[in-house]
Amino acid sequence: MTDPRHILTLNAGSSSLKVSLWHLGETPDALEELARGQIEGVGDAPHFVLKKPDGTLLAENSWPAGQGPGTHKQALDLILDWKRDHVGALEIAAIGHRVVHGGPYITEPTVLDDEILTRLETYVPLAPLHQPHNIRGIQAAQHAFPDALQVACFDTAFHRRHPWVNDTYALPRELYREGVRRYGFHGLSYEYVAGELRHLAPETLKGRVVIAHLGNGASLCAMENGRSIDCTLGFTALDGLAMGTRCGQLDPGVVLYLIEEKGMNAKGISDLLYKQSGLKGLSGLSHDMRTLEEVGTPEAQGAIAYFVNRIRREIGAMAALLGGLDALVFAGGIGENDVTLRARVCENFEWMGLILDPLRNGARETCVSAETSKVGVYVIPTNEEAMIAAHTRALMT
Ligand SMILES: Nc1ncnc2c1ncn2[C@@H]1O[C@H](COP(=O)(O)OP(=O)(O)O)[C@@H](O)[C@H]1O
Ligand SMILES: CC(=O)OP(=O)(O)O
Ligand SMILES: [Mg+2]
Repeated sequence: MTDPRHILTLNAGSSSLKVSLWHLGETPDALEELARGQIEGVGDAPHFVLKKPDGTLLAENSWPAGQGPGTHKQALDLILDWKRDHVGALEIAAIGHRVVHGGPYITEPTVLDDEILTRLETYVPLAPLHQPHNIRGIQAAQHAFPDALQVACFDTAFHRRHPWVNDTYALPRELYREGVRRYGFHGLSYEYVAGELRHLAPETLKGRVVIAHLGNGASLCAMENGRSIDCTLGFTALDGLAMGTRCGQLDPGVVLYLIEEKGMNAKGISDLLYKQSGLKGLSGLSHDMRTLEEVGTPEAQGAIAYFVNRIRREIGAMAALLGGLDALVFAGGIGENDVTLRARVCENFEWMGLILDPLRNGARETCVSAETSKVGVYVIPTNEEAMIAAHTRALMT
């Protein structure tokens, strides 16, 4: 007899809610994905899509600006209404949540209770674009499923064993003790991709690997023997690479200038650095890589050039930290799909033994490095949802 229980995963972003539904099989690692989807534009002009794993469309709906689900709770209700009307009652035994910030001490997925939730609230200022929405998603799920196990899976957890030199800033030690540290993010994505690389090239994963998670948020992770030792994102998800709307690495003197000379306050600076910068700020047009590539204006080209340049620079820095490089892996919406961008990132790295095969790259193969390349270059689609479901399942038993 099959187990009737299911796991729901939620990944609540600033204006989106991503969900996936999994069926629990008989063995502990048997998880079958039934559907995944998202509502984008929550509170603006929402768009809802739900698909089967094979891509078959299950549901789609769009609303004009100001209509449709206006909050994460309404977005979850809408998905649950769809499920009730089309699938009937399913027992949801557990809900796994992506939570971006777990602070200094949480190193593993954790069953949520009031105390943990209160602690997660204190990290809101460290991840203003994500944490409030993650918490709202948890509250909506607790309301909808009061009897289900609620599990938080953290973006920071995978990075929590960084050596101290990669975990600190050169600030007075009290600040480190208070929690001003280089946390790193996208940990669920890195954990998933590392697991896939273990299947593809087990020996390589034991070596020196850089994974590039290039989506709306973007970062690099340096891994040694399967463990993260550094990440370009730091105390908040602003550091490192330029992102869709986030600035990436910035001289803190710029912030002082904005305060002292431009009279900006914290809210204005937060809005500037989180929402008006990155690809959007540099192009003056869009945060979306596809749009920038399509329009090709000098500003759009400049934004892409900055994005590429920063990735290359950080790959060099991470290779130096690792003492060389055995593999570079691309993941995320841009990393997985953008053939040209991958080629630009890999240009002129022959000195490091990294040579891309343009045909393999264009054909979207999993291994895209040349036969002669000493560094393996891979494209591995990430799957944060699968990681959340697996962690949630593990905590159920
Ligand atoms: N075919 C493509 N070519 C270039 N960029 C793409 C392509 N498909 C998606 N992207 C880009 O991927 C980014 C979104 O990545 P994704 O990982 O889905 O982000 P997130 O999960 O952080 O919302 C957008 O900038 C989008 O333009
Ligand atoms: C932490 C982070 O940047 O996440 P995302 O890429 O989902 O915005
Ligand atoms: Mg993402």
